[in-house]
Amino acid sequence: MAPHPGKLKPATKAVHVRDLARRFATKTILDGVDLDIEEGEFVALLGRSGSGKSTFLRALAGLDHGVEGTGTLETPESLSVVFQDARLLPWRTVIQNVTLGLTGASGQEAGRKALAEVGLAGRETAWPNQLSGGEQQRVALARSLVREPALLLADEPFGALDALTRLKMHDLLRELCARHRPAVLLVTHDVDEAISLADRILVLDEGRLIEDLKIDLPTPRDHGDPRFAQFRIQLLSRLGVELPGRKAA
Ligand SMILES: Nc1ncnc2c1ncn2[C@@H]1O[C@H](COP(=O)(O)OP(=O)(O)OP(=O)(O)O)[C@@H](O)[C@H]1O
Repeated sequence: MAPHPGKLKPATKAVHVRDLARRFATKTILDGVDLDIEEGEFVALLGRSGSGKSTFLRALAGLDHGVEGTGTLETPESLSVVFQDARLLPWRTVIQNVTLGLTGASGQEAGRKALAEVGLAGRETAWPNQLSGGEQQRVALARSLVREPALLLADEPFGALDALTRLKMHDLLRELCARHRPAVLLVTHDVDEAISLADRILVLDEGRLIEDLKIDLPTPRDHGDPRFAQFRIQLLSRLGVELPGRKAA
């Protein structure tokens, strides 16, 4: 395969991907992926371990230089990435982490506002190691959104958090996205998390998209709604999970 173009072009849609392929050595990880994400659309990406989710996200983020691949990939210039670990700079305060690269009083003000939005007003001068894991992830979200990205890429952002903190973070992410309206690609293992948050859910299997499901449920989502349960069954089946009394697709 020829090396893929490293430069990302501005896009009219938030994401425009055609026939994307990625290989590590002789192994094909992504194989003919086509995807469009509209501005402001919240898309979740599910898939079994090793199916290529993080490889896809890194390709969208432009973080896979040197990896062999082909295809068309267009994203906006303004994109932010959130990982499972908050990746804060330990020798910078919370506000410095959020405003890194922003200048002047307006940058400071935007940073303070973003911290207030994630519920961390008053913690500006704390050091990252003085925060809990959930609080650190809030800082990471504030750092991402203070730049008002057109596209937010999130790779298992709540994967290291306990169940209750995770649910609180879902509420927070939903609120923040409703306010800032970035397009979102959320990589997750958690089917319920995907159904709770996304407008649309994709399933990746051995580097190919095998499901593209619209989630037409009112927000916030009622986990007791029979349609929620129906989406869960459909997605688990696509993930190859055998449910009692049902055969996997
Ligand atoms: N830098 C690399 N060099 C070689 N192989 C890699 C590299 N990065 C990923 N892989 C392989 O590519 C495949 C897909 O990895 P990827 O991390 O994209 O999967 P994933 O769906 O995100 O998995 P998980 O849910 O476990 O995080 C795996 O088989 C992995 O071992």
